[in-house]
Amino acid sequence: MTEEKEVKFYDKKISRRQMLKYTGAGAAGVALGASGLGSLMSVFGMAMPDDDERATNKINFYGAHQSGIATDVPTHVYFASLNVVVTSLKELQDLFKTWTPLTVRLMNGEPIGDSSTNGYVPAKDTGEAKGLDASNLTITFGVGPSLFDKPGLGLAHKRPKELTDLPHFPKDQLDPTYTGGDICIQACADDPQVAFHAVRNLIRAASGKVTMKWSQAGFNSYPMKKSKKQTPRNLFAFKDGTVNVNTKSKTDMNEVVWVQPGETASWMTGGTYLVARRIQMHLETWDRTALGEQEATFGRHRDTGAPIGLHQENDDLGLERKDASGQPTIPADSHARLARESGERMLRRSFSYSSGVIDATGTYDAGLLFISFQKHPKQFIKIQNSFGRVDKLNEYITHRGSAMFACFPGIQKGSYIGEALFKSL
Ligand SMILES: C=CC1=C(C)c2cc3[nH]c(cc4nc(cc5[nH]c(cc1n2)c(C)c5CCC(=O)O)C(CCC(=O)O)=C4C)c(C)c3C=C
Ligand SMILES: [Fe+2]
Repeated sequence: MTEEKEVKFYDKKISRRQMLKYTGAGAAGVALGASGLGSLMSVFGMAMPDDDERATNKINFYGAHQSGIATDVPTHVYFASLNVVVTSLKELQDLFKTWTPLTVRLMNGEPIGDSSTNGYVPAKDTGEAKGLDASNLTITFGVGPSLFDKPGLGLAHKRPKELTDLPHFPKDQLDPTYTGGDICIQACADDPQVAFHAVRNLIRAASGKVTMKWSQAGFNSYPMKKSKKQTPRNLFAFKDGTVNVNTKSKTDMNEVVWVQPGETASWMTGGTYLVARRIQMHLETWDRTALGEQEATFGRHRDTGAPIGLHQENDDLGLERKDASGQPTIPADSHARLARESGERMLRRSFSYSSGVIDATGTYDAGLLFISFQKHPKQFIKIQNSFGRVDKLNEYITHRGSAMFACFPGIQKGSYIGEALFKSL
């Protein structure tokens, strides 16, 4: 980096020369290079940590896209939907600025602040992740349609027109307790305590600026074969996630998930839309259902995950196949068939949940925290409409919660979460 080059620290542009003057780092400071910027930045009163390449089981925060979307799915999620109580745009912007360095530290597997031994004040970090590593923690931020209508923020004209509440779908029985929200934080990790700790500390740092609307913890288990993670099974015991977008394929991701320049509001370029549905799965009914019926429900075999009549999980569905009586081998009302016939694609990244008992019925409150990413909400809407009242799976599930969030593009060093939105104002 030359002395003339400017570095950006949030909104302020500070020349390298100016910075060295402030820090008195002189020649020693030059040797720090870009990766030493974080420690230099801290002299302005705000710690600006960098991704720590030495941390174990660590996923980087900085990049073209937010983590927790294309990154491998770990075993746990803690998903929180928040409402903001800020009354000015500046306060909202400051909230995301505050969250940025904290998120970097959490993803490095560090506490959010230096540990204090002062017995007279609460510790900076709540402490329950002490001794645990980064656990592949990812933290994804999104904003809901309701944020743009908050009085005093002046954001209404920045809401992308497709960022609206989802339409009512047949069979929806949404509970407002699990619906909507101004901001979401999706924390995924291979340790449930690390995921929970991340959200807890971010919310704590936003005290007086946000309230919790709803949250949901979730899990996935991955059988291993020849040291390779296999498709996890959902609580109906079927392999779930067989046909999905290839997150390693740039072409696939650009086609299905990442908003491309000019496709919608400019601040969403490189971002994506997150749909969350809290779907109760009626385990008691399912467990009384014959295996053949269960397989007909999905159009796949339970054991192998292969399409009905075939043997390998990754065999093509073969929708044209007919049985001996001329009926489609993959039933017309099966879930996989209806999804495929919609002609739409999405990145599914769901987790099972189990949250005690539903009082009124004495049944499990368990199911799927369905999460999908798509460049336009119409992708979800089209697939869900294809299920409509026809999907055989409807007999066994009830959609109880719903939310949609616009997830910001990735964050570059020197920038902050959501900067693209605030810069566009
Ligand atoms: C609107 C999108 C979807 C919702 C909601 C949804 C709910 C849901 N799905 C399962 C279990 C399975 N889904 C499977 C396939 C599948 N599901 C969707 C979309 C939604 N699912 C798509 C796009 C697909 C892929 C279809 C294809 O092109 O082949 C499968 C089969 C295995 C697989 O491919 O993953 C299962 C099993 C549950 C239990 C559920 C709600 C609780
Ligand atoms: Fe599905």
